[in-house]
Amino acid sequence: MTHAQQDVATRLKNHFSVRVINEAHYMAECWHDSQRATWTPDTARNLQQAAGRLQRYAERYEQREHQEIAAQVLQVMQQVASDQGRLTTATIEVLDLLMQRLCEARLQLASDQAMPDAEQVRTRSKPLYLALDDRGQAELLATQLAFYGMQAQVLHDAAGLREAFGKRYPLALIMDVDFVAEGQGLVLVAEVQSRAEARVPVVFFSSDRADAMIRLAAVRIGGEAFLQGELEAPAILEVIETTVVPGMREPSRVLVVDDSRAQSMLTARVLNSAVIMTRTVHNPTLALRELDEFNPDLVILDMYMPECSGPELARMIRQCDRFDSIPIIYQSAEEDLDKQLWAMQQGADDFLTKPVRPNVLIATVRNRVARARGLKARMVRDSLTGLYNHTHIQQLLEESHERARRLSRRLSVVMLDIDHFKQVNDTHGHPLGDRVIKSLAMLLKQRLRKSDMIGRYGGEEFVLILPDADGIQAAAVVNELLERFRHMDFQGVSGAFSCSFSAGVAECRPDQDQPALDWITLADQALYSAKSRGRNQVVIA
Ligand SMILES: Nc1nc2c(ncn2[C@@H]2O[C@H](COP(=O)(O)OP(=O)(O)OP(=O)(O)O)[C@@H](O)[C@H]2O)c(=O)[nH]1
Repeated sequence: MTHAQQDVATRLKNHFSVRVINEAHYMAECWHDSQRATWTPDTARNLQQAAGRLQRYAERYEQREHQEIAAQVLQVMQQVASDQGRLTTATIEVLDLLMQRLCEARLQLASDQAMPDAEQVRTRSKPLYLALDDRGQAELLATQLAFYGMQAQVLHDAAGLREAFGKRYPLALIMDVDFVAEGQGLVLVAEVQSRAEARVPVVFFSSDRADAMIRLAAVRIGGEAFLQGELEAPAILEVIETTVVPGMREPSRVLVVDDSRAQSMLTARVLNSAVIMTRTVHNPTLALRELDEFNPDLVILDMYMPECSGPELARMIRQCDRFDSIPIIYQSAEEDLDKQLWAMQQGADDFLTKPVRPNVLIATVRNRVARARGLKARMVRDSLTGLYNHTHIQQLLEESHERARRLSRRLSVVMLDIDHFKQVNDTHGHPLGDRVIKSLAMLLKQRLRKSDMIGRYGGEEFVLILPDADGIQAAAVVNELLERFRHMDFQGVSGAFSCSFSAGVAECRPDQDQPALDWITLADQALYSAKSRGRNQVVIA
């Protein structure tokens, strides 16, 4: 083969490899959709067929990682079939891990170079449709959202909207109430909803109109949320995460505390059939440990148990700050209303009287989990950047530290601080200072892995938690970020300017008996060294 022919062959191969990504998507979507419905033989068949197709494409286009993941999904599906088509917590867990791996799998191109990240991100999941009256603003938002790993498609007019819906349903639609003409956004959504098989999640927006009548009209045609004023990417992400599809990406986790094995098995079976993971504890005194280990979204308690009653356990759970917001539901044969009310007062949220119909149990759990996840997502985020806030990133470090210790994995912590930031504020004003902070936040989101955690620790100070990275690897990643950040231009009052940051890296040694937060202190000391050595650099502790 001549050079030119080889070149063409390589390009063709790269072009067709992208089909593997499309198949991967389809399979991940099948899985995520199943979490909102009940698991049926049809769902199982769809997933199996999708895995089969992915395996064939991946084999043909030599995408080994995708091929391996598809083969494993097929194996799990065989196990499900031999279990009379039933899902168990173990199969849900394995399938979910495989889907997560799939989202992170990189396409190996013929030139042996991985695809650029943005490309992976763009093809990762369903798009968000943006129908705003101000088209320039919509384009800008789409670019910003791409930084956060969300693909957004701008719709220009009614015909464009109909065409887009004809091709693909979106993750959600962000609709300006005055899209194209006054009040027309409401009319178009009503049309879309009347044609759609399932309700389309819609977030309405208005820069200046939000009176009760408009809000009422929006609610009547299925508006999930109403945004007002200036529309920014973090606000859109927050509303998607908290209201539209709360926790959609991960199966819910329920801890069942019941001394009766038969009852807890029945509860687990019902919940597993709705793609909800469960863990059962028969001895309530072990429940606190399981709460830490399993990290459930919700707890189901029996009321009468020998070692410790349900209400006593509810009180114990509520006395731990970290479990304060976990919904607790009793499931008991107790019919005396006074006793039920008393039990609820001990810190629980709901009471289901046995026998509980499976669809009632599933709906109750789903609603409570969705609400709790939504509230939690709001509580743990910093409003300016959408990153995790100070308290939550500390909590995440403690959890990651514990996981790294248990699994003997590496873990690094980074403290990062923008250099001479006071000068930026003083020279260019606070709003531009905010823009610099947000841009760095977006850069971090865009460049780091999905499994990495990013927090805004203080004003212009950030904390990164990098699992599976040693100090040297973490420093290399942060140096690359620094290089990119230095090259970002900001338009100031007297022309363009750029910024740098300093960072301190600490490789955690989870085997050493040291509190997790000590590693932040160590990273902070390294940051201090970086500042005193002249800033604009990364120092390893
Ligand atoms: N625009 C903006 N400024 C903030 C925010 N939070 C804190 N700041 C400002 O960030 C500046 C931080 O300044 P310093 O701690 O003195 O540090 P510095 O100027 O960055 O200097 P070095 O860290 O030593 O390089 C202060 O002026 C704060 O008012 C915020 O949310 N937005």
